[in-house]
Amino acid sequence: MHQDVKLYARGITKRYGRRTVLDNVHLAVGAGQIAAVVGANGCGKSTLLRICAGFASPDRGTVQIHGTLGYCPQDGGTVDFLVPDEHFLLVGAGRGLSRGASRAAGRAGARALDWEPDPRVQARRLSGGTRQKLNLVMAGIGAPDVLLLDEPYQGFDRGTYLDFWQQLYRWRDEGKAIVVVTHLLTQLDGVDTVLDLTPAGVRA
Ligand SMILES: Nc1ncnc2c1ncn2[C@@H]1O[C@H](COP(=O)(O)OP(=O)(O)OP(=O)(O)O)[C@@H](O)[C@H]1O
Repeated sequence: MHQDVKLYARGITKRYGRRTVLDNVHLAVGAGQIAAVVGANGCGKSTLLRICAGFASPDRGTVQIHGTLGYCPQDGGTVDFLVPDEHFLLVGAGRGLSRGASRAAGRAGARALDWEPDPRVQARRLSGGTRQKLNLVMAGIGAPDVLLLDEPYQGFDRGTYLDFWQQLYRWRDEGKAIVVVTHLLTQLDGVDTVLDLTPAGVRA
């Protein structure tokens, strides 16, 4: 793997029962690049990200990650009875950060999305969009080299959605390799690679 390629997924094939969801998929993302994964509902976008993140195994193919990894799932990911700072501390501890550094990283990430977390409010009391902000902030704690973002903007209002793309461009400028699942094709001009997983027979 070339040093600058941070994520290299090669020949990924995944079947559920008799259904082939991913058929020999390749994706290489270098430092300072954004790859968008697009395609119809159910074509395997989340499955590919879960395989890249190590949460699911491919039937065939390999994934190489060069560096550390941050993952923002499509849903879930937060803990109902913990407040935002406690989420930051948990993720930061996993990355070897001190409590202070974890909290500071989380709060800075929240500010980038124009969000001032109320320190007393547990995740279960947050709105869906705010929980997704929390997920996204957690993915970025500890400055991972590779970011896998599975439709992280669901529930974001327009301002936050724009902040989200600005955050992506900042991460790209810092040299991170980013994979973002998206249905919103208007943003595709701003990305470096587009991987369309829609099966060939289904494409218009
Ligand atoms: N654990 C599983 N067991 C069986 N089938 C699964 C499993 N996970 C996903 N699938 C199926 O695999 C297919 C791809 O699912 P996936 O969630 O990856 O699609 P997606 O492209 O992310 O969809 P969406 O755009 O709706 O988020 C779907 O038909 C789904 O039902």
